[in-house]
Amino acid sequence: MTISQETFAPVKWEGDALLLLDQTRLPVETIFLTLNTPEEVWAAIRHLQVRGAPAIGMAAAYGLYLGVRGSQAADVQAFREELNTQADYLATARPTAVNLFWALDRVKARVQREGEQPVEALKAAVLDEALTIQREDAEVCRTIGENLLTLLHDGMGVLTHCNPGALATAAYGTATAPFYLAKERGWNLKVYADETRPVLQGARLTAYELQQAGIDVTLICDNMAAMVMGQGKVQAVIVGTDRVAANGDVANKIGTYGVAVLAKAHGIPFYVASPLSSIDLETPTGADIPIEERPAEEITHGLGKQVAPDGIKVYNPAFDVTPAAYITAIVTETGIFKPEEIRNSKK
Ligand SMILES: CSC[C@@H](O)[C@@H](O)C(=O)COP(=O)(O)O
Repeated sequence: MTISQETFAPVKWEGDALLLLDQTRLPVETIFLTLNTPEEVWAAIRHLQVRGAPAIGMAAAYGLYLGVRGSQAADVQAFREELNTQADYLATARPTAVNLFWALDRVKARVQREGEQPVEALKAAVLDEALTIQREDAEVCRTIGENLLTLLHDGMGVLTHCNPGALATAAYGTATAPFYLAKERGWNLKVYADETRPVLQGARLTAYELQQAGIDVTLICDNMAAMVMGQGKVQAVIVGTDRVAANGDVANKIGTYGVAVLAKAHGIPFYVASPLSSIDLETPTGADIPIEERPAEEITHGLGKQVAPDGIKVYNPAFDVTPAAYITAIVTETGIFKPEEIRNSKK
């Protein structure tokens, strides 16, 4: 793996390598990692150098190509077995964002559809599918943004949590897409970004990317959300998601559930921006979504500084599940759905 300094973009296929903007270094340093192996991609996903559900899926699809591009498989069957092995490996990088599994399955399905092609043609199809996933994600995010914009109006205050932004997708973000589109239309939305403990995706990433785009963004600590809502500064909450279950329960960054409860208590609509790739109809309810637990050091040594006693017991779930009852609507590229109607989004 080599490291270089370049411009802003989370995932790029360039020449014959995957370039990832190292999100653990933002907002202080803009550093691109050049990845050449699936092991490097796996580690970048695990260690949050690339993160956010759609970006994880995109990176994994390219990782799959990196894993099979040197294949010496004698025939199509042997190539498919190699592909499956690499996909199974990449699927272990993180458990919660269903986009990871969706993207790997999509690449495998493409190879299946290609049928009896020469192995070199199948390799090209793997790369083409990864590029297509990335290209489509930008269109999907823009459409989600347009759908969300129909629920907002000029001058509104909107609170968001974690980073469901351009840094988590091919472009625009999901929950942040209406902020970019509103700016294009000359609207002035006032965005409140929760800092998002423990690893501060809101402070390091959302505040950074919206500020760079010239969007009116105010950073608050997570425990200020209630007060900001109580003061009437916020008229809508929009968050992203890592997985929507079939009953409309939504897994997203830890702290999202609390924000949803606060929004309901204040009569503020709570919207979830979700590409269809994050909707998992195979998972019946939120209780069935696997929740990642991350190392204790993320809490005890926040950003490298010790802030808790040695040996303290720590519980560090990276995501929580917001019950469908707290969600006003789930906004996808195919429309706006009540959580209990989410099955219709894929029809
Ligand atoms: C459009 S990204 C939506 C979610 O993936 C995002 O809100 C989130 O929870 C990201 O968590 P992370 O742990 O940073 O990968």
